[in-house]
Amino acid sequence: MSVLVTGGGGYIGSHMVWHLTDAGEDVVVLDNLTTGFDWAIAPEASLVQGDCGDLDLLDRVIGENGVDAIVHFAGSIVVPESVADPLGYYLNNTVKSRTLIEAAVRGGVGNFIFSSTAAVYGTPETYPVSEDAPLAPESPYGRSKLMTEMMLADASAAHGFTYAALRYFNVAGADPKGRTGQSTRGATHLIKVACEAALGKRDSLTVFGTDYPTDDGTGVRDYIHVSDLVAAHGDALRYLRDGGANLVANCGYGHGFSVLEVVETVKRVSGDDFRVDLGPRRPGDPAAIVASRERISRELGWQPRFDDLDAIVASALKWEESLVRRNQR
Ligand SMILES: NC(=O)c1ccc[n+]([C@@H]2O[C@H](COP(=O)([O-])OP(=O)(O)OC[C@H]3O[C@@H](n4cnc5c(N)ncnc54)[C@H](O)[C@@H]3O)[C@@H](O)[C@H]2O)c1
Ligand SMILES: O=c1ccn([C@@H]2O[C@H](COP(=O)(O)OP(=O)(O)O[C@H]3O[C@H](CO)[C@@H](O)[C@H](O)[C@H]3O)[C@@H](O)[C@H]2O)c(=O)[nH]1
Repeated sequence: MSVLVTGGGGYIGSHMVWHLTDAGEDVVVLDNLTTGFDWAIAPEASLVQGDCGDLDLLDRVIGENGVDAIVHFAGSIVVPESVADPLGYYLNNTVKSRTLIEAAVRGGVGNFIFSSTAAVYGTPETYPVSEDAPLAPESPYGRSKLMTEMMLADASAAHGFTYAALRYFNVAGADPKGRTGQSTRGATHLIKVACEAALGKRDSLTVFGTDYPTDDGTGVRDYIHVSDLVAAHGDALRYLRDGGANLVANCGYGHGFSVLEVVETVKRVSGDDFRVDLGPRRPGDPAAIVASRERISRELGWQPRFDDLDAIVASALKWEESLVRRNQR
């Protein structure tokens, strides 16, 4: 019995691989290393460098490793990039997920966990947003993920495997033991960008939009620590293996922070007063989105351990410092 983690060399996937190997699971990673890194993968896991769209490779990896569960992180993740390159996003996120689902069905893999996103809701009408809210993605990225959720529902009904589609809100922070973190080159995520600015890796940070209908006019997001997120996947894996029914669940804390609040926190925790420019809105960005976590707590018994923006930022900064040292070597 082993777990196939696609995208296990990436930011969230590398934390998941550590979480699984810490729990004594056999893990095989499939990653094409476009944005991920082989060095980020826990040494106990094995890496197959390849693409999720390669059905022959998937058949082989699933067969040879006795895979009973797939955790599917591989994909393209930048909302504005998806607006500029929608077909690239539909290919990497939707078409290749279809191939992976086909391989799972052919290989008799019974359990499937999928990285979905809060972006499937667009700008919700109510806060916090529950899983039953209208699905109205505002970007090709969000639509590419929603289509995969739909394929999973249809394929599960036809072929009998079970799945959990976990809709992540904004993932941030790093492994508290310092073993991995967000290493993405040219990252666009707010907390990562702010940490890079605080450490002098960037000259400044630009706030994208100051005229949103929020308290201070900047975008509001629900930032979840990556360790709590991967723990939710561990809970979901146990739940599916124990015979739980298909589950679609939000992964967030249930409260949000504005861009300016995040910037202030990074400045305070780092002690660096980096330059901040005010700019126009970024294409595809909703104004505010905050999770209801009622369902995931009820169904999986999920209990967050790092629900604290200062702690998230501190761990992200610590990882960023280790990247600076790594690049200096
Ligand atoms: N970071 C967030 O805030 C966030 C929020 C919601 C959902 N997600 C989802 O979580 C997942 C992981 O995101 P991340 O932040 O770790 O991104 P990431 O870019 O660090 O990781 C993605 C990994 O997938 C690999 N990959 C990409 N396309 C592939 C392909 N076709 N075949 C094989 N490997 C491939 C990359 O090399 C990388 O290692 C994504 O599916 C993303 O949509 C992320
Ligand atoms: O330099 C920056 C970067 C971001 N922002 C703002 O900060 C907020 C958060 O942006 P970002 O960190 O880029 O995340 P999102 O665009 O919200 O998207 C993330 O969170 C989604 C779930 O909510 C995931 O699906 C996506 O994969 C992931 O990139 C938004 O209001 C942005 O406009 C800035 O103002 N300046």
